[in-house]
Amino acid sequence: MIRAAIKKTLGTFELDISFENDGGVIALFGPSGSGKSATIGLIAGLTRPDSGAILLDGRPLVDTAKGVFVPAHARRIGLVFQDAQLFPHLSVKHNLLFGRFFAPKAERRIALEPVIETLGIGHLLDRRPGRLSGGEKQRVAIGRALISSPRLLLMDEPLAALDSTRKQEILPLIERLRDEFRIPIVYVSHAVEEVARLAARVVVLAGGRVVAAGTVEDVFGDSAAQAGESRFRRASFVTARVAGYDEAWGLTELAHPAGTIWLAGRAGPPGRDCRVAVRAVDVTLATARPAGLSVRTVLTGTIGRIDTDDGPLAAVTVDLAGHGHVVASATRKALDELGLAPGRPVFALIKTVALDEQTVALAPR
Ligand SMILES: Nc1ncnc2c1ncn2[C@@H]1O[C@H](COP(=O)(O)OP(=O)(O)OP(=O)(O)O)[C@@H](O)[C@H]1O
Repeated sequence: MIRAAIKKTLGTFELDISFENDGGVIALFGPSGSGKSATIGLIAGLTRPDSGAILLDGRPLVDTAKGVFVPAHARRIGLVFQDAQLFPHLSVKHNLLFGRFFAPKAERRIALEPVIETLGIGHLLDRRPGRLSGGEKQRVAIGRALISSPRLLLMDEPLAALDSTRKQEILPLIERLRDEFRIPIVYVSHAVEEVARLAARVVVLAGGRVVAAGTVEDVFGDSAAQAGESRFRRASFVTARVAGYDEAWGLTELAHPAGTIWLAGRAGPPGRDCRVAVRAVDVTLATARPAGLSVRTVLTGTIGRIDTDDGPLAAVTVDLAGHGHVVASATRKALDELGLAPGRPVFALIKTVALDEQTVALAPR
């Protein structure tokens, strides 16, 4: 459990934020310069707040009112940055063991072997960092942080320097840290898809303030949270339960109160909740249930809000029947002609080809 309410002035920038999380992964999301790394530095103890407190499991890491400041090395917090920051003169094995140095013997919950096995770095142990690829370095950095048996892991854009293939390799490893090692994680990113895949809760920062906070579904279901994103990158996330897999057609059926969602390929075991990323440009709106269309996924809902600017396009947030939201991109002209406005019932159509295994992740439990 982390709870933070802090203020810090850095030059002309003023950070003034508060958030809390019960466990699992909480994401700090926001544009460049919004204060994400500054927040990480305060939690890690690399900087001191001007005022406020940060509590981890009820104990203060810092509390300016009580004069408490636990130094960084005594906080038992693991750090993983964009660049792995390994010690160049130490082998992989000794880089890993360096992490253990920080864990008092009685608190060494995490052993070397399972970490090496989980991260798939057994064959690298004798190498020095200079002879590792970017993805391999990052695995070792994650391993080093894990082996310190941290009470909390801070990950600041850990995948930002990697290509998309490496990202896809490392994302499941971070999911395993979350699910198997059960380490609470504060995860900084401005990649919507990473945040959606890993985090249960999101805090959106802008200009040093919290502008939105809540579940991934709620925060990204509100088109305002992605106001800076191009229309091609906007996405919303729908949580639905795997109902079955159609072997004959190779499709997964996901059950949601608003309707059945079809996805190409396999999503997960029946009964498990999945989170599906739906790009706003792949959603079509209709005022009547369509007939004679190839689209298989038809979800019922009500228009929650419409965001427009001076341009020709609008972002429409549809509140789905049951729970969750889906955001659709549409032209202002179409909305006008169809008379679509907040409060109107609507059908959200999603092409099955827009959804496949790449767009779905098992929802954090
Ligand atoms: N030591 C400092 N002195 C003065 N200004 C600082 C200092 N550290 C950070 N800032 C400023 O604080 C603001 C927030 O920076 P921060 O690194 O937290 O942003 P960020 O959200 O992590 O951005 P990015 O995604 O680009 O890493 C920026 O305007 C930055 O220039």
